[in-house]
Amino acid sequence: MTHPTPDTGRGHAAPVIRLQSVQKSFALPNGEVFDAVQSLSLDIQQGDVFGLIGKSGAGKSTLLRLINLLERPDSGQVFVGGRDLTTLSRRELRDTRQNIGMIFQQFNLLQNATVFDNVAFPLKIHGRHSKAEINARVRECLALVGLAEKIDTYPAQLSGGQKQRVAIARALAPRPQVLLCDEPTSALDSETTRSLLETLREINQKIGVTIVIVTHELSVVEVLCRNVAILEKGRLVEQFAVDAPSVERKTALGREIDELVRRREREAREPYSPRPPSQLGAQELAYV
Ligand SMILES: Nc1ncnc2c1ncn2[C@@H]1O[C@H](COP(=O)(O)OP(=O)(O)OP(=O)(O)O)[C@@H](O)[C@H]1O
Repeated sequence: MTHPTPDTGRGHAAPVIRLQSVQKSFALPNGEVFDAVQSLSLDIQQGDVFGLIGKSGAGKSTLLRLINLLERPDSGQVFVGGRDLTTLSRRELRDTRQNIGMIFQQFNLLQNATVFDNVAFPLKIHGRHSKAEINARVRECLALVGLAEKIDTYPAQLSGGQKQRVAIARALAPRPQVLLCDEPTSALDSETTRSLLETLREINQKIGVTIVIVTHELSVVEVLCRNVAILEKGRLVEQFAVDAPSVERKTALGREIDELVRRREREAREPYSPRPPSQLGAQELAYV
């Protein structure tokens, strides 16, 4: 059962994710306290593809992990699907996490289990589904990520991109409203990254799952995200719609994203025209 998210006047539609003044600090080995996320509030709407970017150590992964309470905030509230996760019992939280899938940079698959068993895992541990239901759902999810034919293979037999697709299928199996992605393409080459981003975009369009993605690659934001938030030292310093370049960006990262968007728009407008041979360099001329 879901509960209405309290309206704090920040948006019209009830967001699927609402972070309210969340704070997270870590005790360092030298006895100091490090504020990884500082009094941060953020709404993410149902169906959005939302990027979290910032320099290394800015708090992106910590913020993502606050959304499913892999990190518990020291203060503040975390609403997902209208429920305040910080008030739930351990058992309620386990059930609610079915609504929040997650994928990681290193895929985190069960190495000794087949692709079928990896994807079936979250359905089996909750014990609410019949064998036939699990069978059908696993096949459905593998088809969604284009891996139907790999159902009986083991992770070791798959490429990095295929492993990440299995991880996506596993995350989607319980039909979550939200998919959290922590640097999902960092271990992949650029060609595989492109194809995986295309799959994530299709999944978002087909089933409407809200995607929140942490990345250090601005091109990932430009290609995939509708909205982006920029973090600095645990604070949200800027948030905007990716397809609306503006002269008013506060951060260098914001301006770089705008530049990528403008370049893409220019390239889409201008038909491809090869440079005449007189403008080619010596190396290029060798191939003419
Ligand atoms: N469990 C922990 N204990 C102590 N410090 C931590 C812990 N988790 C994160 N930190 C520290 O909090 C800060 C923010 O970490 P986080 O991983 O959220 O940053 P990030 O923006 O995702 O960085 P990166 O891009 O390098 O992954 C870092 O300085 C990190 O060392």
